[in-house]
Amino acid sequence: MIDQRHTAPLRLRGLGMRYGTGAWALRGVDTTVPAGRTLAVLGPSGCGKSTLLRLVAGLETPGEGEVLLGDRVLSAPGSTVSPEFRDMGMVFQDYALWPHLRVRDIIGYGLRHGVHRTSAGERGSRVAELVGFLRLDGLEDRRPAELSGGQRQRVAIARALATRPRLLLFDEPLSNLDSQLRGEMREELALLLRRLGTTALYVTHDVSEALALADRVLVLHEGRTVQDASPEEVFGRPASGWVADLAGFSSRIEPDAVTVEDGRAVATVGGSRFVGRACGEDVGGGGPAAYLHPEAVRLGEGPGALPAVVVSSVFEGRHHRVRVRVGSAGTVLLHSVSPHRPGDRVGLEIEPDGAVIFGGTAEPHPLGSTRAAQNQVGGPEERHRDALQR
Ligand SMILES: Nc1ncnc2c1ncn2[C@@H]1O[C@H](COP(=O)(O)OP(=O)(O)OP(=O)(O)O)[C@@H](O)[C@H]1O
Repeated sequence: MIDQRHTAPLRLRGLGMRYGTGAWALRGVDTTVPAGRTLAVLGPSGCGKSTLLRLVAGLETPGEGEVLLGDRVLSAPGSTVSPEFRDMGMVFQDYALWPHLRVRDIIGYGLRHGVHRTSAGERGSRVAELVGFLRLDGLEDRRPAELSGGQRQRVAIARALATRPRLLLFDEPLSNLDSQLRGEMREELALLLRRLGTTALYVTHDVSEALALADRVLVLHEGRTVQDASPEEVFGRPASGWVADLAGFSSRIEPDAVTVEDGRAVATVGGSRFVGRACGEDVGGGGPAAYLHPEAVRLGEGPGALPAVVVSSVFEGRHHRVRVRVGSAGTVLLHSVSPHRPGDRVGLEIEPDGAVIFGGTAEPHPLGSTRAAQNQVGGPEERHRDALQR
């Protein structure tokens, strides 16, 4: 492991901001990133991700709330520590590498100028250490134009690490790479973040990046937190249909009824039933609904298959993208190895636990305690709240 400075937890307390007198771009964000862990901030365009990052970076001043690194208040309304005094390193979407500088000078830039200035000897050994750590050997004398996209991003990361920051900020760092390289860099970054052990904030609109890289995921919708949970919880028990959709559960159907049996949700559609993960009530206010991931659904005639009719079938190379209608409950998207014709009658098989299901009434609890039954059906946030209240 390369030598990083002692890191610290990052805390956001009731953080909010508005641009001028406009609507709040971010409101009431509360979270803690434990020392050495990575928090992904996930959400679609305009949800407030960049605003949050800019507040943590000290590029904006909050309208309300605070940003703390360890016990140090970095930002509060009317008082902001300027970016160069925050002990942070930042990696940008467009790399932001100076085109006229060579790799070694880009990496060492923060050690040549400003508050982290060091001797030429120290700078040289730190740059050499980072060149080795980020596999940039042999490229030290190149300029950015002479590097591949992945190499440029590794130079940007090395530059961010040079001053041994206590906090790392990533602003959609992989979104300019093609999809294959993005996948490779995602794996590389996940390993890197674990080896570094530096507290990090990672902004992205890509759910697979957030799930792969982060210890915790903060999902933002219109400037507010909709879920702050582990990647497994966000995927396994999304807080709302909106989060389920964001997490790749691309089909939504409305069952005739949802019940909860032994902690699992059972949805009834027509005369058929299927089982999924019980997510409690949709915090976004949506009614009972089942969300399905295309990978968890296939065509087949096994017992319990839902009767469906093919709406469309499009060849996509590795598979056919097939959409089927399940009566009046809605349509479901799936991938099939063979083509189908619109109007074909088919059966739909759903993997056990392949659906996330909102709503539903708990079966009567044997002790007659609605509280106990609610604990079973509630999502993780609800159970956490209950545990705190007990
Ligand atoms: N300089 C600005 N002046 C006024 N409103 C702004 C400004 N910057 C952002 N906003 C607004 O604040 C809200 C949050 O924007 P923000 O840039 O934080 O979203 P984002 O999630 O980062 O989006 P993207 O993924 O497109 O970058 C949006 O409604 C946006 O229109």
